[in-house]
Amino acid sequence: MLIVVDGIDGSGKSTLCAALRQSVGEHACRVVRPLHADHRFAAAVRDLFALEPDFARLASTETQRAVAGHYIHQFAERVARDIKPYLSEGQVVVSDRYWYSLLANQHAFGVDCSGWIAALDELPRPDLAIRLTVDVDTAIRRVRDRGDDPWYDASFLRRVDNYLTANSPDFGLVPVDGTQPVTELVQLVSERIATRVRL
Ligand SMILES: Nc1ncnc2c1ncn2[C@@H]1O[C@H](COP(=O)(O)OP(=O)(O)OP(=O)(O)O)[C@@H](O)[C@H]1O
Ligand SMILES: Cc1cn([C@H]2C[C@H](O)[C@@H](COP(=O)(O)O)O2)c(=O)[nH]c1=O
Repeated sequence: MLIVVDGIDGSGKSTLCAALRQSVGEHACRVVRPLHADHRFAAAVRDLFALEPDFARLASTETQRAVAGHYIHQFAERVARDIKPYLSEGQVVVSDRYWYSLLANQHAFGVDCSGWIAALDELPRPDLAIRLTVDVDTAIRRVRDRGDDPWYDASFLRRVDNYLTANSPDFGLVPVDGTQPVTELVQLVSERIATRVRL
C-alpha cells in the first residue's frame, strides 16, 4: 500500500510520516522522501540564488528548466529504487511528498511541467494521498522554529500552495487540516486507510 503525505514546507509532512510508521509498525512500514534534494546539488542551486537574487523571476531560463528535469528524473529513479520493490513485497510505503509538490515547486519557479503529468501518472498510484493544509505564515514560522533558514519567501510558498490547492481534485489529493494535533492526524489517516482496505 502506498500512502502519500504532501503539502508545503512546514506543513508537518515528516512529523506525520514518522508517527504513521510508529502506528503501522516499523517492521511493516517504510518512510521514503523521493524528492529530498541532493545536498550538493541543492547547495549549487542556492549559490545561484545568492549570485542572482532575481533567479526565481528568471524561471523561464534553461537553467531552471534543467533543475526541473534533474528533480523529475531523480524522482522517477527513487520511485523505482525505494518504492516499487517494497510495494511488491506487500509493505506499507509512506511517501513524504510525491510528484504533486514537485510540479507545484516548478510552477512556483514559473516552469510549466504539465506535459510530464501523463508520464508521472504511470508511476505507482497512491492508495491514499493527503495534502496537509497549513497557512503559509504558520508554515514558515514552523520551519524557522525548527531551526532552519528557508531558501524561499512567503510569496514563493504561496504559489506552491495555490497550485496544490487548485490541482488537488485532479491529483486525487485529499486536503487534511495540518494544524490538528499529530495524534488526531494519525487517527484520521488510519481510519481512511481502513476504509479503503475494506472497499
Ligand atoms: N500537527 C502539528 N502541530 C504543530 N506543530 C507541528 C505539527 N506537525 C509538525 N509540527 C512542527 O512543525 C515543524 C515542521 O514540521 P515538519 O518538519 O514535519 O514539516 P515538513 O512539512 O516535513 O517540512 P519540510 O517540507 O520543510 O521538510 C516541526 O518543528 C514540527 O515539530
Ligand atoms: C532548490 C530547489 C528545490 N526544488 C524542489 C525539489 C523538492 O520538491 C523540494 C525540496 O524538497 P525537500 O524535501 O524540502 O528537500 O524543492 C526545486 O524544484 N527547485 C529548486 O531549485
